[in-house]
Amino acid sequence: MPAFGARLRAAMDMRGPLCVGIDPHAQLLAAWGLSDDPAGVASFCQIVVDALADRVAVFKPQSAFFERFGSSGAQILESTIRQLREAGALILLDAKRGDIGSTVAAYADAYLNPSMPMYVDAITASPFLGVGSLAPMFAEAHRHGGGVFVLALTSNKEGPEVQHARLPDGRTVAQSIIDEISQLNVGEPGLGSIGAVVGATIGDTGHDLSGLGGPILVPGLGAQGGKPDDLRAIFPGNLSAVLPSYSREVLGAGPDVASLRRMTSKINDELMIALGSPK
Ligand SMILES: O=C(O)c1cc(=O)[nH]c(=O)n1[C@@H]1O[C@H](COP(=O)(O)O)[C@@H](O)[C@H]1O
Repeated sequence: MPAFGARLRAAMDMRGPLCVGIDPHAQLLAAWGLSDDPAGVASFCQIVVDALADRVAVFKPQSAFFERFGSSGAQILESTIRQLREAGALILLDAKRGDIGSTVAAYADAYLNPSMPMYVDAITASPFLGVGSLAPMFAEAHRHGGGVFVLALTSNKEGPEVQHARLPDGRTVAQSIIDEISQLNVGEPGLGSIGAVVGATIGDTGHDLSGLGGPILVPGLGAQGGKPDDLRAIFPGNLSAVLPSYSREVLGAGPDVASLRRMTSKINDELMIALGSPK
């Protein structure tokens, strides 16, 4: 399997930079005329697959909305992932996993080992136990051409209290995470496979992402207030590495298949102008 960074670059160049988050909120299910139960979530996902699987580069299912329904939710997630991958899309599972290294190894096996049922192309990870504790995930990702996106500067208002705290050497916690990710991508040709998560809502924080080498997952667009034009200001030196992610803004156009397609194509067009990316 080619490296995740190379696969991501090819998918974004072919289908546009947009990552669509699959977040079946109770409110969205209601708005789509669906029940807030496994049958409703299954119908929701089937509509997303039918409408968008063949035209969106990356899907980011949010694990929480499937975990709500226990084993039924897990089955729906597995089947959705399989169908989306069969249609040529990449799957970035938003699970924000993190723990001591020996447990992280089990998470890595669950999500980044191609022989496991919940196998995906990439996952999100939390570095609260130290970026080093995620080493088994990075190793598994490299072994199988997978990717890991590590939280660095999140889109929520509570994030800065921890992420902007200073280390003894003067760097912020977020900058030290970014720097550790940069080290993991050294020597990768093209886009690296270990990415950072940086919200579109963070404003001008003075963090230096220029040496990251890997992709930047950017949530916080649309429903949380971030706009495509904000990307130029936040990521002036990294625009080609930006993977912009929208959940509610895109899904709010459903359940009509044509409206979902129109919305993704409109957002992809806006993003390509803002990022200056090809397609
Ligand atoms: O890792 C994420 O995707 C993420 C990081 C972050 O800083 N902020 C953030 O909103 N997210 C996720 O991105 C999605 C945002 O959804 P919308 O606000 O509906 O586009 C949710 O699934 C969040 O869990």
